[in-house]
Amino acid sequence: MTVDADPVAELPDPRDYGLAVVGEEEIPAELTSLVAEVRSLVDAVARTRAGAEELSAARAAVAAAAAQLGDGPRHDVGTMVRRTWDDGRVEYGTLTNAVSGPTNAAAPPLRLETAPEGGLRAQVRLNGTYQGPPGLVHGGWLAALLDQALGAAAVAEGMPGLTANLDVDYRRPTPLNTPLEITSRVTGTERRKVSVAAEIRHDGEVTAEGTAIMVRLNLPGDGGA
Ligand SMILES: CCCCC/C=C\C/C=C\C/C=C\C/C=C/CCCC(=O)SCCNC(=O)CCNC(=O)[C@H](O)C(C)(C)COP(=O)(O)OP(=O)(O)OC[C@H]1O[C@@H](n2cnc3c(N)ncnc32)[C@H](O)[C@@H]1OP(=O)(O)O
Repeated sequence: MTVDADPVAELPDPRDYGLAVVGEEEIPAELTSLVAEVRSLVDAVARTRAGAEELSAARAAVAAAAAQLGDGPRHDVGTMVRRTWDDGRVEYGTLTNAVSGPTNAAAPPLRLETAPEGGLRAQVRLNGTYQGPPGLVHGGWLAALLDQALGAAAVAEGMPGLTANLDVDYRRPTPLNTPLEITSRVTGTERRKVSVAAEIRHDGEVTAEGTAIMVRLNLPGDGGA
């Protein structure tokens, strides 16, 4: 179904709407490795069997690190990160996005790329901090990963919007600590509604799939109304 398709040629610049923007390339390598270290720390804390002395020492070390950054300069909450694809297209997402924010250690290490067959693709490995049933990924996180991939597929086609409706089917248990493939694409548009579909696969088999209706942002002058 494609009615009134007209994707916007270029995404709106968030700065025109009062939001700060940082380029992905401006994120210091030291911050990227700090984020990776904090992710490992969260997993280690979640499963540690260390004794009281080691735990107290670790707490003090973490408190010292928090104090080091605590009073320093911070980006505003709504800050967006700009990514420029190889073909010159520009994309924006929130810097601390809960599912794929590049500086958010609470987010899985998800980086969606354009797929040769169209749409987006990513590979991600989820550690024990994303656990639901024993050894398996929590269904809420699977829904969040699908939602992000679905929203990003619409953004990649120049149609940023909000999720109005999300349907998820869990087909097979999704294991932790193993590569998962996520794919997503736009399947149709109708006025401001963008239909999108996404899958999560393990070993080539679909374990979860989702469809959504993203309603395009109704921004003055972007043709989205
Ligand atoms: C600020 C400028 C920034 C520019 C930045 C540039 C690019 C990047 C920007 C953003 C990035 C975006 C996404 C990135 C990826 C993220 C993935 C995560 C996504 C989320 O985490 S997002 C959070 C959760 N999400 C919400 O927080 C939405 C809350 N909600 C609402 O804000 C409203 O509810 C809204 C806006 C959805 C609609 O409201 P509205 O007033 O604008 O529009 P309206 O009601 O007229 O609906 C228009 C047409 O959608 C149909 N429709 C509406 N609702 C429907 C439903 N539930 N099911 C089926 N169809 C539905 C109607 O039936 C009508 O259809 P029709 O054309 O056929 O009449």
